[in-house]
Formats: sequence, structure tokens, C-alpha cells
Amino acid sequence: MQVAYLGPAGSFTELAARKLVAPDEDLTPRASVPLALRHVRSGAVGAAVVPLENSVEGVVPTTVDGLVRGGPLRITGEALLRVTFALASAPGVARPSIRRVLTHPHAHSQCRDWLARELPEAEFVPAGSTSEAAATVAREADPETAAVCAPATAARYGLDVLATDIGARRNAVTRFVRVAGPDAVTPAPSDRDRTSIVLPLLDQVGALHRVLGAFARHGANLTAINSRPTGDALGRYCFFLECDGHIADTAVARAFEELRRHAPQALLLGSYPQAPSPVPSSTPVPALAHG
Ligand SMILES: O=C(O)C(=O)Cc1ccccc1
Repeated sequence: MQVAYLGPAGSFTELAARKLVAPDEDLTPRASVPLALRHVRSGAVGAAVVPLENSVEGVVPTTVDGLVRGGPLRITGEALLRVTFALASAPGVARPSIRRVLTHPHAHSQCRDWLARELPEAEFVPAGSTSEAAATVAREADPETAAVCAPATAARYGLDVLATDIGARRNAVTRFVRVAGPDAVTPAPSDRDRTSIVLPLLDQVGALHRVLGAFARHGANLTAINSRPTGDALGRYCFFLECDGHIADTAVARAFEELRRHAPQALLLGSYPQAPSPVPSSTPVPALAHG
């Protein structure tokens, strides 16, 4: 099977994809997340691996939009990757000559503080991925342009590393998902699963309250709730929900059934094993103070 990923070669997504493919599957790069998902929907590839969210910046909007808009898809797995960022240039370039910094918007937002401090005059130029930024810098060999990418990606494209660890957080983790067509087999329940759901929210009093209530009543632990505009009109939103557990678990199945009674368009994106964390477990969430 061909599995697309956000490329070109050397992206963080490629590293994640390597954890999510079987030995007999082939990885094939795509220039953007929408293109990779379009090729899953058309059947040109069997699956795609795309970045979904980061512990510092939250969700990758193009990915969530690609999942909630368009034909149904199925998430069948996830991988977590610790990401560290380097500033890289063509060989022989000195840091003071950098006027432009190329990278993926999600990488830029995690390095914004360092860039504002160390290269306040440099302009940010969005790239399709961190590896595309590195490839462009290598190809153009412009002494005024640098890329933000993984140190290994800089080495792969023959770039010099001008600075390392320029991200705002040491333990930044990005979550990637493997996405297939709607007929993909749901992985069997494991001891620690996650379920992802898409829900167009009805424009009614109490609509969100009923959704949250369904999870609480059946004892399913809702772990994330993101709203994205449907794109149809101002004020129309689609929710991307996640909870612990598998759709084969009674709590999750009952919560989803109840959700469907309120919002028949609710769509199960998938149930799949949660990936182990690549960093030491974080400090507990502080309890809310009740006044
Ligand atoms: O995969 C990449 O290289 C990307 O550009 C997406 C990305 C950006 C920042 C953190 C993780 C993935």
C-alpha cells in the first residue's frame, strides 16, 4: 500500500510516518496536507500521515479542516514525536546576513520568541513543511535566507546549522495521525485507546451542553474539543472531539449513540491505540479554584 505524508523527505511528518507504516508499505511525499488527504479520498493512496496538533501551539488548522470538511475519513493510528528546531542556512552564511526565515507556520509559531530576539529584522516566509524550507534554502543558496527545520533535516540537505534548540519549549511534542478511507478496518481495542469524532454543531440553545452531557453521563473522558468554521457561512462551526477509550467500549458507544440522537450528522473518525509519550510525564493539571 502507498502511504502519503507531508513531505518532501526529511520532514517531521516523515519521521512520524515511519512509526505508522508496515514493512510492506511505501511512503510517498505530498506537498501539502490537503493534497495528501485528497489523494486518500480519491483512492490514489491507501492512507496518509499528517500532523494534527502540538503541545505548544494546539491543532494544525489545515489538518483539522481537511478531516472535518469533505468526504468521510478514518483515523487508524497516531504517533507522538518530540520536535526540536534548528536555524539552518546555505554553507558559509553568517547569522547577521539572514533577512528571511522559511518554515512551516506551526514551526514558526514555536520559534517566534527566539526569532524575535535574535533576528528581529528577518521576515517570516511560510513554507509547506520544514523539509520544503530546507530544500528551498539548499537549492537557492541565498545568503539572506535561512530555514527552521530539524537538525537532521539541515544535514540531509547539506545546510549549516546556525543555532539549535530555538523552540520555545524543550519538551514540545507533535501528534501525527494515520488517515485512511472510510472503509478502513478499525484497530481492535487495546488497553489505552482514543476515539475521534466530528460533529457539526446545531445552531440551538444548549446544543453544546447536550454534547458534553452525553460524555459525562456515560462516563467517557472527553480529552479535547476544537471548533472549526464549516466554511459555509459565518457562525457555522464543526466540532472535532476526542475522548479516551474505544468505540467498542460501552461508555464511548453509549455517549456516541446519544450524540447521534441530538446530531445525526455526528461522524466517528476512528478509535485507535494512544501512542506512548516521548517525554517524561508532565506536571499534573492544577485544580480549578472554586470561589
Ligand atoms: O512535518 C513537517 O516538517 C512540518 O513542517 C509539519 C510540522 C511542523 C512543526 C512541527 C511538527 C510538524
